[in-house]
Amino acid sequence: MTEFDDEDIPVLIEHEPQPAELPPQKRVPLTIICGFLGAGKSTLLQRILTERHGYRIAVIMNEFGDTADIESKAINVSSPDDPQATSEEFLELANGCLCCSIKDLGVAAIEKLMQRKGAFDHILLETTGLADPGPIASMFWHNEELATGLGRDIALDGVICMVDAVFGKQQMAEDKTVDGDGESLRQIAGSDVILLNKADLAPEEQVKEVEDIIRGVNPVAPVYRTVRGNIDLKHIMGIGGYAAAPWSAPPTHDHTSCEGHDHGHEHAPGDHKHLESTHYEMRGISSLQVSVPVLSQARLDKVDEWIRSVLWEGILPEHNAASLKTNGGHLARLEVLRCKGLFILEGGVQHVLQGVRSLYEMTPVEGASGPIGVPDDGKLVLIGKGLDDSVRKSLETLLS
Ligand SMILES: Nc1nc2c(ncn2[C@@H]2O[C@H](COP(=O)(O)OP(=O)(O)OP(=O)(O)O)[C@@H](O)[C@H]2O)c(=O)[nH]1
Repeated sequence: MTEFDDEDIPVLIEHEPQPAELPPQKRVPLTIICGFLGAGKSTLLQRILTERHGYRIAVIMNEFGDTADIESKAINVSSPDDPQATSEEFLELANGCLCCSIKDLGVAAIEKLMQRKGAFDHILLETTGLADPGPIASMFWHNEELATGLGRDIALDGVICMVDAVFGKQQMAEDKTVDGDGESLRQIAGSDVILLNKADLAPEEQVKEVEDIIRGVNPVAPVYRTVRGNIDLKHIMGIGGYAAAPWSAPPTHDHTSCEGHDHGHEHAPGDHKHLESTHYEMRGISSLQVSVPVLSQARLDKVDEWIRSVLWEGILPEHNAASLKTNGGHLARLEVLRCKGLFILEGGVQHVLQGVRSLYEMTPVEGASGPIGVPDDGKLVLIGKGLDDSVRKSLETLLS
């Protein structure tokens, strides 16, 4: 990828036919880009809007407050021929991308975009610097309203979070919004890929420290170190973060950035014992990973029941209404922000779990036993609040 100056202005030209980089599909994949304030989201988007990468991407910038003017200048969404053009105008850029700027994400804007379906391969949606991506991800992932309208045309591909390598740790420590745990951690928790940007500005130990915090909060998202958002788009688009495909988590973190560094923490496959669980906590947000042995259908039904109780009621199944009462209602409620799982049934059938907040789906995977065969055991990863030792013990009892 080539460098560009901040002053570079995307040139508006006739759209050129682009090579079909993405396989034809009914729905246009949508990627949500969230991130810490000033982490480099606009820089990444400007890169995408100006470089020749072969994808035709529709970029929606969802700005807020007083920064709107600065943002639109920086990203230059107004046409030189028509400086008065409203920010809801979609502009076709030299590299085949479309761009639009809207202050508040409106259904109308997405609908306008969908009218141009066929003119682009992918939608990138930028959220505000402090937006929790969970609600918007749920909206695009599974929404009855959308399913009869926009949802027909859009499929959520993934959530990308940009973290500032220089100020990331400080931002996480100081961010006390939303009952104390902070939106920045929720952003990390709810993302499928993390870009640790401004890696050029921080010493190695500092970058490593932020990276370790990120991996603790979200052990399943790959972390790529980037400079000025320089990332191969295949790592952030077409990732199938919500797909019901065989899921190979926890990943081995072989995450080589565009700069050629490998910062992975390797975990050899099979180096975990059954029911091994790992737990990490940062200011209330934590992750819990458990290996799941081969299950009978009846046991999978129990797991499903357990998930429903945790995701929908916010309590462990054993902490039913009666026990809550005897505890004076003091049991901490669970809040799962994201969960993923792979369950292997006796006979080899696999089920994939995907969940965002209270929405989840458990999907049998067809033809999952490919050339590499059926994995020895499954996995369950939960990211959220209140995932303490009692949750781990409850899972271990359920699964052993
Ligand atoms: N040195 C260096 N500077 C960067 C990098 N990425 C972005 N910047 C600069 O950091 C500043 C903030 O970047 P933006 O892209 O505006 O960040 P943002 O996340 O869009 O900011 P908000 O929308 O305000 O949250 C700009 O001056 C960028 O040029 C990087 O990797 N290295």
